[in-house]
Amino acid sequence: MTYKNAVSNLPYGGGKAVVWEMPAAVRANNLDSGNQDSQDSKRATDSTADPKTVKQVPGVDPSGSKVMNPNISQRADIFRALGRFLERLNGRYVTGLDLGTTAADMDQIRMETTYVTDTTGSLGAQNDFTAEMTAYGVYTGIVTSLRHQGVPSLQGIPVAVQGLGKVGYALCRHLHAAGARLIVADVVPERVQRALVQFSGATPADPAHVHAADCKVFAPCALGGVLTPAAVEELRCSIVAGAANNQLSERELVVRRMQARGILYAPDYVLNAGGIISTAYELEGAGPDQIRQRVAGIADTLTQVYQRAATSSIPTADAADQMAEDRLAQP
Ligand SMILES: NC(=O)c1ccc[n+]([C@@H]2O[C@H](COP(=O)([O-])OP(=O)(O)OC[C@H]3O[C@@H](n4cnc5c(N)ncnc54)[C@H](O)[C@@H]3O)[C@@H](O)[C@H]2O)c1
Repeated sequence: MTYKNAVSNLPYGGGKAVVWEMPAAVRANNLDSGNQDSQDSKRATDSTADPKTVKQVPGVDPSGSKVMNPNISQRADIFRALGRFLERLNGRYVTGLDLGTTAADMDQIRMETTYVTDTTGSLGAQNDFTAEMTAYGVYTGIVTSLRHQGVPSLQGIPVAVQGLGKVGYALCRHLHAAGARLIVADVVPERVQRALVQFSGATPADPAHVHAADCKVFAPCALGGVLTPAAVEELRCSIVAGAANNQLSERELVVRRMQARGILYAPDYVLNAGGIISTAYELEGAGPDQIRQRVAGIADTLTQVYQRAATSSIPTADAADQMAEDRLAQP
């Protein structure tokens, strides 16, 4: 996050919040000790809060009183404890929606602190706006990368998209509208089916081998770590540009091998910064149009990365790191 914010010229450092939940027995014991602070910090050091077992907060019924899920108080407690912790940081850290969380969870945090985004009603929580901005940034980066290789348009260009979740699906919409020929893969068959129906001419691929599809652009939009040394040998694309965080499994080996094979790598944190750019500008009171304009600036950042890589004969991943580090070194 630090490098992503720095390279995107955002006035923030970086961080992620991770929530642990203590086992019930330890929790009961701890509650007996009385002190709220010690309960919260103990909560933060024991066990895990697995989003699959600590159920999503479904909200309350319209009367505002009846809890609809027996786990609601447990989950609400966890996010309120996180809110109390953030309040103690006094604005040094602002949290927001991420993997495994919902706007309802952010609402619980908001009951304890103002240092939270993506609460119900905010721009970031509406219609997957943040993910939409991430997808738009990735799309802009794919266009920039193609131009860098002398390809002026997406018309008829085969693009393989791995992962058809919030970002991957929205990316497909942009690519399809621009005339790209989509190759789509997801571990959830219904998501593939929906894409095949929605995007004429799209073809399905095996999610385990989509990186090896015969395409111009491979867009990883599922999990991190997909670019392993073995996977890089199987790539048939000339551009890797996707939304997934931390795509490189073994950074040095993988970036050098891609460079040697003439594959242009759009560094993940440059390309997928649309979400954080959107959040940062929403915090400053910007509206959707202004935010979209800012996200479009990813094209310029990526162009600078490619120029620097070419001038210094270094991998694009190194060029991006250097740009971020230059920015971090500024007062
Ligand atoms: N949402 C954002 O704004 C945002 C911002 C920056 C980065 N990212 C990154 O982009 C990626 C996608 O985010 P998202 O919000 O769309 O998540 P998501 O959970 O909505 O979608 C992920 C999709 O990937 C699929 N998937 C999982 N494993 C797969 C596999 N092995 N092969 C193919 N498909 C697989 C899932 O079934 C799901 O459809 C993640 O790596 C995330 O960290 C997201």
